[in-house]
Amino acid sequence: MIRTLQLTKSFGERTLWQDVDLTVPTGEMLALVGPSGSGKTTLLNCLGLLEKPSSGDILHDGTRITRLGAGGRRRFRRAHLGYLFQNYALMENATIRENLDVAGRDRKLHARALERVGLAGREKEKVHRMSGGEQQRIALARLMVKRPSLVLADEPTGALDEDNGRMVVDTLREMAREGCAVVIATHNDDVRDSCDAVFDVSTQRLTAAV
Ligand SMILES: Nc1ncnc2c1ncn2[C@@H]1O[C@H](COP(=O)(O)OP(=O)(O)OP(=O)(O)O)[C@@H](O)[C@H]1O
Repeated sequence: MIRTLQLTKSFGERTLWQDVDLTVPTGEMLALVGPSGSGKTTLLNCLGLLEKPSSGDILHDGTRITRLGAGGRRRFRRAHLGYLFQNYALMENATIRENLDVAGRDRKLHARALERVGLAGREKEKVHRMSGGEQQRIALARLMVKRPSLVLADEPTGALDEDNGRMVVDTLREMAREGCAVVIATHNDDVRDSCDAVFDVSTQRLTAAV
């Protein structure tokens, strides 16, 4: 479970969001919506301890992770965090298998994850030869291999067609069910409607999904 307490982020004079209180229990998915530039990615980055909030706290399973030092933050990210970035953050000159090895070396888990994302049996292929959508699916497979307790996804269906977009959302739902909290920044209405709750970062309204 991830929880924010009175979380605020400003850049100079400009406050993106203020005193945000959010709770995402294990097993649930929260969508972050709002116009471009409203601060969705910044909120994800704060939850992932990649950026410091201006004030407030973040609790992960009861631990106040905003108070951690640099080493503690690194350990938290390594042990608990799964990040699905817009740019995939893959090692492009390495094979799919080498990319999955970063998250864990269980070959059965590799096979299961690749099967789930429609890339079964392609472990030995180099990442740079693959299309944008395929690379996004490798990033998803790597996330499944890591089994994080918190997943932060930034426009995870951006480069994908409708079927693959659906597959990403279904996989994130499965991961939530298996024991993680999922937060997704998105402009996509289908992705938003697949979540349990929706937080609009510009109005700071939290609603249950339709
Ligand atoms: N380090 C920084 N210094 C100053 N301003 C920043 C910094 N990082 C982000 N911003 C600004 O904060 C605002 C929010 O950016 P963010 O990327 O969080 O928005 P977003 O809602 O994710 O947008 P999009 O939907 O386009 O991805 C933007 O106006 C951006 O320029």
